[in-house]
Amino acid sequence: MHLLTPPNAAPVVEAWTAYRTADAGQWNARQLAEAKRGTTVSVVIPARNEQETIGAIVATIHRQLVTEVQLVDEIVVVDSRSTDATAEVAARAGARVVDQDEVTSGLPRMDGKGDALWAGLAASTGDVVAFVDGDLRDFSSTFVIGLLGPLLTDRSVEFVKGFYHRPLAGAAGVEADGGGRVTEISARPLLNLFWPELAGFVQPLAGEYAGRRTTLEAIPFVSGYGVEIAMLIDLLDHVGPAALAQVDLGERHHRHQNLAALGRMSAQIMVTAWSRLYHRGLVTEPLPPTTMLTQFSRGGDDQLPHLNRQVSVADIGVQERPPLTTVAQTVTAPAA
Ligand SMILES: O=c1ccn([C@@H]2O[C@H](COP(=O)(O)OP(=O)(O)O)[C@@H](O)[C@H]2O)c(=O)[nH]1
Ligand SMILES: O=C(O)[C@@H](COP(=O)(O)O)O[C@H]1O[C@H](CO)[C@@H](O)[C@H](O)[C@H]1O
Repeated sequence: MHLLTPPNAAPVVEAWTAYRTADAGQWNARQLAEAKRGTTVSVVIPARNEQETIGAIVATIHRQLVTEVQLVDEIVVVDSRSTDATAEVAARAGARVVDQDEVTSGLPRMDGKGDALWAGLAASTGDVVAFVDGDLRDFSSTFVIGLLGPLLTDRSVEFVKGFYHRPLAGAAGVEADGGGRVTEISARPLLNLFWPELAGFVQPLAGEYAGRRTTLEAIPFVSGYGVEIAMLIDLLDHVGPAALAQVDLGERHHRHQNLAALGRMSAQIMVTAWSRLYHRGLVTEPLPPTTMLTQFSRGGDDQLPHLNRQVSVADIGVQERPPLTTVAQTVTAPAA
């Protein structure tokens, strides 16, 4: 009988999950401030039009982890072509704000979250870098403490991914575990099928994670929303599963995009997965037949006959920034 799943996949994943899963409550800020012993820490927040939430996130980290306890050395907010007051609100709350396109000036222009994160890594200075999304509601500094715990207490850990329960707040109320839609419908199946060593990650697309700079600067950053799935796959190849860890951060509330937007996000994640399958020699072409995604929505004027729907076509192709170690000398990291 042809085995669909290698016999040893589950036990390996089970062992990794048991060995490299922790809970944020295992550490507190003062304990980690002691443990860091000269290791510097940056928090990098990618933010595109997050004026409603960025202030509380930055102020909480600044008050509790910069002023009250000296655990975090800098908070860098990457203004990702915002058209609202994100930059002003973030600066007023205590962040150093850098402009995504200023940091990458002189390099090919790229788009999306992955490019903002790469710019944030380039513009920050910490030995350890924690990434936090800028659209979080009810933010707690436990998110940062939990991500830093393994990195500041165990030299064998190179990268930590957060995980949490993800309620989905919508017009009909709150669905306790309805969030993480692209994770459950696209990313998790893709990783289980093609990278079963990563099947133990509870939230592979979580926007909260941290790593050692030397490791983060050694991998490429895929632009757009391909950045998280590519990072896990590339780190698996670069440092191996034993150097990867995950921490339970409790529950996460954030702004939810609509299904059409998540369809485009999912397509970017699939194109990114395809590129990593090509790296492994499992597909013969670096790109799928097309990166154009056609979607349909209710209404619209210029409809095709009998369609009674609006047609939209988006290019869901992604690019990637090379490892910072290969370009660091040309990146303009704005003065602090
Ligand atoms: O081009 C972009 C897209 C997103 N983001 C930020 O990346 C984080 C996660 O993005 P988003 O909320 O769109 O993703 P979701 O959480 O809905 O999957 C947020 O802080 C966004 O402001 C960004 O800096 N630049
Ligand atoms: O996990 C997911 O399915 C998506 C969408 O989450 P929701 O269905 O809006 O809770 O959110 C994540 O995916 C993005 C792509 O990797 C990350 O950039 C986001 O930080 C993360 O929230």
